[in-house]
Amino acid sequence: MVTPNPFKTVVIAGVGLIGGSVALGLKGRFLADKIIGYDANPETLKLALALGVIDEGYVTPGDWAQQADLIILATPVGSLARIARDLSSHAREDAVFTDVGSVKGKVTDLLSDLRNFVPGHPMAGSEKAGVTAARASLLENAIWVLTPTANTPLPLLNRVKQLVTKLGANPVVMPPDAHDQLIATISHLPYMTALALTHMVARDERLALLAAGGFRDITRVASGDPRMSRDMVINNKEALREAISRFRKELDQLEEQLDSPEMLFESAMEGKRTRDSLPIVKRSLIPGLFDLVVAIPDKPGEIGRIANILGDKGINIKDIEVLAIREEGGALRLGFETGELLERAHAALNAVGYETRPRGLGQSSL
Ligand SMILES: NC(=O)C1=CN([C@@H]2O[C@H](COP(=O)(O)OP(=O)(O)OC[C@H]3O[C@@H](n4cnc5c(N)ncnc54)[C@H](O)[C@@H]3O)[C@@H](O)[C@H]2O)C=CC1
Ligand SMILES: O=C(O)C(=O)Cc1ccc(O)cc1
Repeated sequence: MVTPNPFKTVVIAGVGLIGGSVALGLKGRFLADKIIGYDANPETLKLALALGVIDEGYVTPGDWAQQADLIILATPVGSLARIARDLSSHAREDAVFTDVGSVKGKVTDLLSDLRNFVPGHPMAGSEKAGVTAARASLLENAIWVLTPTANTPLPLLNRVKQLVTKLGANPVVMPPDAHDQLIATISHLPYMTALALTHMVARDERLALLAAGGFRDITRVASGDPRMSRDMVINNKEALREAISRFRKELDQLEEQLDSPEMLFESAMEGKRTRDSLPIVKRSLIPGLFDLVVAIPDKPGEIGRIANILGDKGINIKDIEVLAIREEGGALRLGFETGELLERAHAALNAVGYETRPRGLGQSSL
């Protein structure tokens, strides 16, 4: 079934890693007609414009926000509520707000009276920061938690859910406090553990010399932006303290098991079973850095026609994916092995009237 574009003009407040990735996802899948960036840093906006992540950029709130059908708040956790207020005083009554903050209780409480607010948190990210690290594929197949409150209108929750699905992610709905408790264990505690381990290394330089893959794997998140990470954990203090206390008990138990090889073996088996069964998040099918998204009319034979046009020019398609369907048709993602093939495909399809966009503007789709 063909479903309409959920929102036409989207404002991204905070055009960094996550805001930029959402913007690229919206553009790449033709899910918005216009993306406006709002960011305190003018250099970021310049970069985002140059990279084609946004179509317009502003450093201060203003009447430009009247255009917004959807406002996605993607600044550090501590500033989300204030920015929502600043923008809502300029936005239309019917503008929908959502956010991507890593902690949900506080922002949900602070904005309990904000009309049309659907709080959210994509469970995808990296230790990198800033718009230059943004990529649409970051969100693909990621869990995207939505934490509505009693004040969130159900039809709006459904619209945001639909958008999340069209971005290639999987919406999961839960109450804000349940989110914060779970996130304390699965995200904030690992961050604190990574800090503790790296501090131990900092205190003895011989340890850094010996640090191998395992240490790097388990401490990767310590490389995240310190301010962003600090904000994330201090805004979830209560749940995090509780998770740290359960973690201490687990460590104490493991310490005791050092004298009980059988029990420690059982613990090791349980650890392996759990780790091996964690779901793997699949991103783009190939590490093809050279993706082209093509808008296609919803008519039989279109995919074949495109394949023939490229085939006639000797351009090999390495990967093909049907992306979200929009009102007047759909979109195809084509993967090519080289940038030169991508350029040729782009020219060949444009020449016969197809609207095409290199995805991520030449950036890696992985
Ligand atoms: N980094 C990650 O892996 C994940 C982060 N998040 C959440 O996403 C949000 C953004 O994080 P990132 O994209 O990683 O950060 P980032 O540092 O890459 O981007 C943040 C952007 O917000 C702008 N900004 C900061 N303060 C501002 C203000 N007062 N007014 C306007 N613009 C402002 C910055 O200039 C920057 O461009 C945070 O709330 C974070 O908790 C959610 C999921 C994963
Ligand atoms: O780097 C990773 O793998 C992460 O897990 C990053 C991350 C950081 C903050 C979030 O709220 C969600 C994910």
